[in-house]
Amino acid sequence: MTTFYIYLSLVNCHLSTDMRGLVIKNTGSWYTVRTEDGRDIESKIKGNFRLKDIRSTNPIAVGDRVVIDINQEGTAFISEIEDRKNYIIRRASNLSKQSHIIAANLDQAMLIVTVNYPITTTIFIDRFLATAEAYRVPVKLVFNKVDRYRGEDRECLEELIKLYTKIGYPCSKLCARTGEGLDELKAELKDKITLLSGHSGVGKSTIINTMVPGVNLRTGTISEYHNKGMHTTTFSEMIPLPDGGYIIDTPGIKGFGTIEMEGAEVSHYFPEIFSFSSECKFSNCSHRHEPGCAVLKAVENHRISESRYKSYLNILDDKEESKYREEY
Ligand SMILES: Nc1nc2c(ncn2[C@@H]2O[C@H](COP(=O)(O)OP(=O)(O)OP(=O)(O)O)[C@@H](O)[C@H]2O)c(=O)[nH]1
Ligand SMILES: [Zn+2]
Repeated sequence: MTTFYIYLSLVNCHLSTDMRGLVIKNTGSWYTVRTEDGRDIESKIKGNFRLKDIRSTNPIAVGDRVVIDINQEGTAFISEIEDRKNYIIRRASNLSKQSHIIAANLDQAMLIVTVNYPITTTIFIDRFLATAEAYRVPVKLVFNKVDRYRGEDRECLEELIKLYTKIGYPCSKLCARTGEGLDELKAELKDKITLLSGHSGVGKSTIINTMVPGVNLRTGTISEYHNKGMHTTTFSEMIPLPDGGYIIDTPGIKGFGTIEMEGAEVSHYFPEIFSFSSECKFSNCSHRHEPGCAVLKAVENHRISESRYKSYLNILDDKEESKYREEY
């Protein structure tokens, strides 16, 4: 019997183990991989790991599903990466062709909106939605601080919910302060990878801190060793939710990165505009001034909302002046 045990442990010493896992933290050169059996393994990339088609400063991002070889010390090498269903990027700089992958394999994005305190404009919402469409990430709108609204603010809230629900974006109300609506939100986050976005001050930290007791947001739990010489923008992590699923927390990044959109493409990312555009007289209609434009007609007839049309023009104008550089 004793001989048998010795033999087994010898075998264990000399074999590395292959494991599947999910990258939940990226600190530059190290990645934390959560394995299927629930362990967090510090991992590195083996050799020159290049991905086709993407000129990226980081070949692997949080949300990537990978295969790792665990070695005797308990760390690992990443040997394989699964194809991504989507990913969001940020350009290293305005002029740079190099981009940084913020996260991969998102199941959804949640935009936290406050109609006031602070104001979230429809242009901001629509740019976020259009970018999400381009990335093929489903979006939900969560209207927070509902306890604060009376009169005009309240009406505005109800109007926005009506508008976006009709277009097809699910909307919900939340009061993160009292916890009203939090159970519904929790249910929507369960077992999913979710990017949480929104202006500074809309209540993202409040939401995360309430849902994940003990989480130490944005204070950086990374060790000195991993942190050495690292530029902060290369760091991102997913926060595991107690009931399953992850929230992507990207310090310093308010939402999506920039995305390249061709002028003619912009209408594709406004579902209701796109659906009317098939009836335009000209196939290359910009929906600005052309005769026989079905989109313009729908705006006149209030079948497309003016605010949505304005946002569409706003993105288009930026495109034409090639300054669509802001990040969402
Ligand atoms: N009245 C009210 N206040 C809220 C609610 N949710 C959050 N707040 C308050 O709004 C302020 C900003 O909330 P944070 O959670 O720090 O906002 P944030 O989105 O994380 O902001 P950044 O960290 O700057 O990105 C805090 O004073 C919160 O207490 C709410 O539902 N109702
Ligand atoms: Zn048109």
